[in-house]
Amino acid sequence: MKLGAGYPMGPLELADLTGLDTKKYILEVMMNRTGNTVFRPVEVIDTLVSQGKLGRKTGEGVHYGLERRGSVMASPLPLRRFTRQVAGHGGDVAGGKYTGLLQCGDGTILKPILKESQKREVEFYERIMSSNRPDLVQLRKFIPKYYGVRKFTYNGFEQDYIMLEDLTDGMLEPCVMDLKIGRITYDPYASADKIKREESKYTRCKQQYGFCIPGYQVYRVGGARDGELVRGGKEQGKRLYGEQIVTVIRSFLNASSGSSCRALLVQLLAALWELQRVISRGGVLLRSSSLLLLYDASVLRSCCGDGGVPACRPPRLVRRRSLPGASVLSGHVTPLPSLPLRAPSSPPPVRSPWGAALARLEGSHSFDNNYQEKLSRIKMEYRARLDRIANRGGDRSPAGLLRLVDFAHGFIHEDEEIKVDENFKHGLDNLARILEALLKDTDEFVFS
Ligand SMILES: Nc1ncnc2c1ncn2[C@@H]1O[C@H](COP(=O)(O)OP(=O)(O)OP(=O)(O)O)[C@@H](O)[C@H]1O
Ligand SMILES: O=P(O)(O)O[C@@H]1[C@@H](O)[C@H](OP(=O)(O)O)[C@@H](OP(=O)(O)O)[C@H](O)[C@H]1OP(=O)(O)O
Repeated sequence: MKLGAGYPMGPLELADLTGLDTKKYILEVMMNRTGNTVFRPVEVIDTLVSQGKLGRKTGEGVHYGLERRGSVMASPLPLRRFTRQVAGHGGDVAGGKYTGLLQCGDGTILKPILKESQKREVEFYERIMSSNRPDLVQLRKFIPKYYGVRKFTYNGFEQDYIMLEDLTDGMLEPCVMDLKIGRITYDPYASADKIKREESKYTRCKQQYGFCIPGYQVYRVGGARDGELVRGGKEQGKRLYGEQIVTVIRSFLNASSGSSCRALLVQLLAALWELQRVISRGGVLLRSSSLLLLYDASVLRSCCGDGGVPACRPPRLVRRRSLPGASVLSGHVTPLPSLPLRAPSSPPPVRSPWGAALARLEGSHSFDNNYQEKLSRIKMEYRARLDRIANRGGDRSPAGLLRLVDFAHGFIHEDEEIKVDENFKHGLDNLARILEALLKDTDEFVFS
């Protein structure tokens, strides 16, 4: 049996799959078959099932089980409620139907298609994933991998689901914040009633910041509550405004009683600046979409949680009297030559979160626009140099992730009518300002 012609990787003996990363391989097939034929991979999987190489059982909350590596699993994986969901539709409705996200156990999640507007969400994913348009290709980096629409039965209810990469996969203590971006959270086709409902919630917060926080969860790092899971839902989110928003973001970053982790902030900011740049090019209209901030508290703990010197901060600097002409930089490490104004052109020999972040920022005009003080760039470069000198690599730095989800009100402009989504951009700009201020708060650790 061969995979059909038209698969980009060419015909392949199914027996060959045994030596491959089957999850990746089969899901790539699914990706390549999205477009208008998202269900076609089922034929391939059906063949695997009939050969006994893959478990499949519909009607009992189970699905095709794909093993992470090696051979295809013979037993099905059970579907479960996705307990890491922090916002959005959820819970049981009359008759026991569950409306929240499900988790497959193979690194994917299922989002139920519950209402008409989600057909638009499917269209959005299909187009983003298949387009060659440069702006959409750029945007794709910020969107979970999409594996098509599939029918599953859970708790006796058959339902279409959008199958997506689980962004928390592999995280031991996933910290997730859902920020719904935009002052306006209804689309241009909304009814008067819908507009009224949307305008009546998160009102102050949306006016003040251009975003709101419908949900988050964080595992505490350090202190007496180390390891505790703290969650905030939409009822709390609807009451938040003003400084409370910054407080909640600080708390989410595990920075309530001190400074945030610099490496985590730099990673989140570098991604956010890039997203700002992508959105500033126009191309899409995103209403009521969410920006997810994610990181793993267990990794943060190994960086900042042991009570010692956090790995994201430099070794204690030896303070010397200021050098003539260098009054801004109050502390200096003796062996350092004068600092370059640009990031080094060759990649640093030692992996460093700072080096990586700076490399991504090369050529980013929004970096300068958003973080006016050139001094900050110098400080970051200085820190990157220290990372290399001290041989303190980025391996322990918490991998901050930033992704966009929820496109029930997402639109892709045709080439000729591209315009910037000011509503969305405004929310991103304000979030960037908050994170930049938190980053500045950590500067004292670099130059103390
Ligand atoms: N790909 C993903 N990986 C991990 N978690 C996700 C993913 N997509 C969504 N989530 C989780 O599910 C939540 C809700 O997602 P989403 O906004 O898509 O659902 P929704 O029901 O359409 O929301 P709303 O009620 O605001 O329309 C997010 O806040 C996040 O916690
Ligand atoms: O009712 P709708 O039109 O499906 O819109 C829902 C909305 O009801 C829900 O509000 P609520 O549960 O807080 O009252 C929104 O949740 P948020 O609290 O996160 O704003 C949903 O986002 C709305 O869905 P949609 O984004 O598709 O309009």
